Amino acid sequence: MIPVYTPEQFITAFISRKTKKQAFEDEVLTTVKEVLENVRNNGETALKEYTLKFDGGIPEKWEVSDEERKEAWKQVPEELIEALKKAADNIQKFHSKQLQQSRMMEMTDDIISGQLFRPIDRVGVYVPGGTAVYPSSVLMNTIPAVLAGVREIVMATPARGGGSITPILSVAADIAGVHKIYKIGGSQAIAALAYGTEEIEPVDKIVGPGNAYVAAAKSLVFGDVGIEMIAGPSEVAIIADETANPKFVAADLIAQAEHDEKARAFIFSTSERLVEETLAEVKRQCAELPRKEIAQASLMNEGAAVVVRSIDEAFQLVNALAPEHLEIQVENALQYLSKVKNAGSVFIGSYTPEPVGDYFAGPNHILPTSGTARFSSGLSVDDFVKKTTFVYYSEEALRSAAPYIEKIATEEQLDGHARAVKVRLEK
Ligand SMILES: NC(=O)c1ccc[n+]([C@@H]2O[C@H](COP(=O)([O-])OP(=O)(O)OC[C@H]3O[C@@H](n4cnc5c(N)ncnc54)[C@H](O)[C@@H]3O)[C@@H](O)[C@H]2O)c1
Ligand SMILES: N[C@H](CO)Cc1c[nH]c[nH+]1
Ligand SMILES: [Zn+2]
Repeated sequence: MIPVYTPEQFITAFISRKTKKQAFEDEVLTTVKEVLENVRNNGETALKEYTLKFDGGIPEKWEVSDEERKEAWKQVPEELIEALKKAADNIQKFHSKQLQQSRMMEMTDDIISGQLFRPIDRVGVYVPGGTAVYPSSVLMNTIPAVLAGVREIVMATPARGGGSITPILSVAADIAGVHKIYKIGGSQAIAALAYGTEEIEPVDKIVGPGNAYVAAAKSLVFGDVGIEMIAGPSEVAIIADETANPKFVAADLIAQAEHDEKARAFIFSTSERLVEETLAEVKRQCAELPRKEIAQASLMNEGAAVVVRSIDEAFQLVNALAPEHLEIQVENALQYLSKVKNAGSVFIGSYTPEPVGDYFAGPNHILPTSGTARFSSGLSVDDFVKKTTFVYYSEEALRSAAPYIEKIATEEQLDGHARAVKVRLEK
């Protein structure tokens, strides 16, 4: 069910830049532009109009009350709460190592320079509330922001028919440290977060995945607020040799494919036998899956199996592809880490399936997709921090720098720049 490609065919179909970037559909862009403009100009009135239209009801209050947040805990099984707390702990530990202190770059009697690290003041976390309800994404989006020291973290998620939000999302928000939760969804939520309404204060940055309306809205508000990225469909590339277990490889391809029909799962192997056995396993394992239609469609239309001539060739293809997730299931897998140039996150060896990272190990699961790992990274504490440089020069330091500054300023025909130096040194 997964189509087999030669390396050359794979390059043409999946790596060539000409076949790549997906644009938003016209219908989505038209709706989202209207929503953004209307909410920006008319605040609450427009937010209510779209919430009624797209989510089937307006909540009494946008903000989830303390009582509702308390009540949600009673509706979630204890073992699930325990699992989320354990995962949160690991995510917290991993991300706490990413924290950086403000620092001096140079410090003499005459010159001081350095960098200040300051948290973003207010962050909005969008959490999908439609088909995919992922408490793990609440943890992944929020914990780095809390660690960075963001003063206020607000979460937006739709409440169907104006009722309650999904209880597990509220519990995950409490565990992660979300300050306020709003019952709003879709592009109207992104508009309210970016521009504010009479009741909702605007944020400085919006993070979190969502459907096409949410993604289009994030891309359009970028510039007025920050965003972390526009996530495309989830993807995994697996490099496997003849020592890999076809059952494990098949299970990992399926784990990715079940996300949605556009998810992409690829295997690159030096062993034709392994590819054949993996494909047979995929068929068998898919049949047992509740989301088999989604997984089958994804594997058939977006998946690929490639027999490569060497592990080196597999890495060349993968580095050109720059996948969101890379699994290395070869003998002595750890030794191959040095060959990775472009990938969002790497899973090493046969006992590290990608869901270990989705849920538990500690690294973030909000990762660059669609080849963007060539130039960007997964969500981290850095996404919630601004770096401000600073410089101090004494009169002596300015005197010795003046000839150089004046030379460059004159070349740029910016005499005012040169004068700002000169005027201080005239006696
Ligand atoms: N990468 C990740 O980590 C990750 C995690 C979770 C979810 N996701 C992705 O997020 C997406 C979730 O989508 P979803 O739809 O379930 O939830 P969502 O919350 O993103 O979108 C639902 C909202 O979209 C709006 N909407 C729906 N139809 C509309 C229309 N015709 N016009 C205008 N607005 C409309 C509604 O307001 C609704 O509340 C999926 O694509 C999923 O794969 C990704
Ligand atoms: N694999 C997804 C994108 O990295 C994240 C996720 C959430 N839940 C399960 N998986
Ligand atoms: Zn996943």
